[in-house]
Amino acid sequence: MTQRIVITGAAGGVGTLLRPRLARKGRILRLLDVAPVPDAAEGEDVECVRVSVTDLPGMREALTGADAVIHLGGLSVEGPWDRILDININGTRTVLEAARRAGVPRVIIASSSHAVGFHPRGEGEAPDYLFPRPDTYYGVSKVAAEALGSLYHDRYGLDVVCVRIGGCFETPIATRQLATWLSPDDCARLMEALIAAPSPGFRVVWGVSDNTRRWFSLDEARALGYEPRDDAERFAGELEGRHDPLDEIYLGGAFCSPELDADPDD
Ligand SMILES: NC(=O)C1=CN([C@@H]2O[C@H](COP(=O)(O)OP(=O)(O)OC[C@H]3O[C@@H](n4cnc5c(N)ncnc54)[C@H](O)[C@@H]3O)[C@@H](O)[C@H]2O)C=CC1
Ligand SMILES: O=C(O)[C@H]1OC(=O)[C@H](O)[C@@H](O)[C@@H]1O
Repeated sequence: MTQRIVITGAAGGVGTLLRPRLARKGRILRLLDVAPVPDAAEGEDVECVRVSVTDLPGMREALTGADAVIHLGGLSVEGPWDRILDININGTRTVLEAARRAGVPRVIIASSSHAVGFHPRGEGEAPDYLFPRPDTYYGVSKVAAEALGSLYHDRYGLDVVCVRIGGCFETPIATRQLATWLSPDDCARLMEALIAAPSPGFRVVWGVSDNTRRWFSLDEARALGYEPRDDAERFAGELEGRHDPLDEIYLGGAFCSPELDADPDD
């Protein structure tokens, strides 16, 4: 049986890193974005769909026949409230509703450390299921996405796993990411574990590599079968200076700056 995995926001940074890494024999990746997604390369089993995550009929069609959705699409940083509300919050509800109507049993949602960014750094690892304390409208949208995932699990029985991704880039790009980096290979390992885990129900896990300076728990992700292999520490020499003072104070670092207000009333 061919497995179909839909990736929303597939043209973005994380989607592009996952695309080659989630390719498997017997699996079709359906790559969905409002931006153009590069066409299938020779021998690549992908289908490219141009649709917005806010378009319910379009999403229902795009999700038909899928086994799981990895929902990455939307605004990935702070933005004006009306756009955050429409694209991230309404968009996530639309993805879940389309999954329900199309009979897709599992949705993996890209949440973020910014759902809990105003928690003080403190000592030790931030636990799984840390109570929401968003640092931006963007963070609020991730809290809302987790809440919607919870509702769609409890009300309709979908398996929904929300991944509070630290920072997923080819290599870490700031000192903070020595703690928060999720390597592309570990991101793919985590997604594979979440696709394969038997009946996870509703879960919230941290998406992070096994970094020496890690701030976040790996317990819940490991319980679902994730086995990270990377550690950002090998980049420490290059990143030591690229530091924001707020990194010492809050989990969300620079996202906690009042200067990030996307709707100043000037
Ligand atoms: N890259 C990271 O370190 C982290 C990413 N995340 C989350 O992971 C997801 C992916 O992040 P990135 O790839 O870095 O973001 P990105 O900004 O590179 O990509 C987002 C993609 O979503 C697409 N998109 C925007 N509006 C859309 C719509 N209405 N319908 C369909 N697609 C739409 C964009 O065209 C873009 O290709 C986001 O949800 C982000 O919030 C969370 C924590 C950290
Ligand atoms: O905090 C971080 O490093 C990351 O968190 C996120 O949620 C953002 O999508 C990403 O652009 C940031 O780089």
